[in-house]
Amino acid sequence: MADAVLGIIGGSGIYDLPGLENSEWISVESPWGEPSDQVRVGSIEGLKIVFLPRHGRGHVYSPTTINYRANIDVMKRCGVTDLLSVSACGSLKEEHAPGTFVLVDQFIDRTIAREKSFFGTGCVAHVSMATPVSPKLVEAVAAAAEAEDLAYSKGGTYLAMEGPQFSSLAESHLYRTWGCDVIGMTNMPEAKLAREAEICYATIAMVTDYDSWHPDHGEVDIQAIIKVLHDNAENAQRLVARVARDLPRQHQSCPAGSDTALEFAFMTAPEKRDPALVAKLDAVAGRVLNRPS
Ligand SMILES: CSC[C@H]1O[C@H](OP(=O)(O)O)[C@H](O)[C@@H]1O
Ligand SMILES: Nc1ncnc2[nH]cnc12
Repeated sequence: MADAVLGIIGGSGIYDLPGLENSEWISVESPWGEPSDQVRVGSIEGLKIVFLPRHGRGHVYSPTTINYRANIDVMKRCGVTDLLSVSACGSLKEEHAPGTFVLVDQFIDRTIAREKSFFGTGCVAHVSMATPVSPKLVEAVAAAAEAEDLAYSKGGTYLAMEGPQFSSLAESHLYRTWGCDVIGMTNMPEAKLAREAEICYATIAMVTDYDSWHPDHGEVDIQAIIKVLHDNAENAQRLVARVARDLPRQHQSCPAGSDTALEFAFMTAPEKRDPALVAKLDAVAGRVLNRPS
């Protein structure tokens, strides 16, 4: 097994990761275009860490304009084996109060205006998303939350909406009837692309508000969200640092098949593959596409 490398994609309110040893911001080029920012590369007790602010420093990119493919490609180029998303979200259930970390295990993708796959004409591939998060990574986060005495909830469904506007009351009620736990705007297609890139993925969904459905809470208010984010940023950073300290230094093979997702995924016959697309896939799919036959 290879050395583990922990990637962290910081969401709203998380634009840097203090506490890394020997760290520096570096630029990593991607054939998929501009990533959200440079990455901060460093280590925690010998574990390599690669941090990327999802919206860029200064919150430049909206959920729709983030180049998710470039971000995941850059993580892969940096050797990331395990990727943690730290994301602000609204709560769709009474029990997920603001300040709680929900370790989701399912997603419903309602986004409509994003590039969702590395593959396409000239190199078609299909991966399973039945189990979209890596169970071992979720366990590692849950253990870290226990150790740090942080309020968390294990399991749950994240509804990914396009945004940037928040949901209408009718939408918020609808997603509750679907059994969703939290709502956000960014974890899809990120989780799909991580799976295509054979990277283990898990989400720490930081609840910031009750979306619009709760009779005792008003409409979603960005100022209130920013305050909750601000109050919880230190907890999120403590949680991530604990995961890093305790994560096994050898990457553990994924029971959900994240690290072998492409093994039998390709449909396009080798002689029909588009060489330009195959070249762009060097990092994401080189393990399978460029294997000597
Ligand atoms: C600041 S509220 C809306 C914004 O926050 C979440 O982003 P992220 O997942 O990157 O923390 C949500 O999805 C919206 O993009
Ligand atoms: N209520 C909400 N809906 C969508 N994204 C969010 N991010 C934080 N709160 C949210």
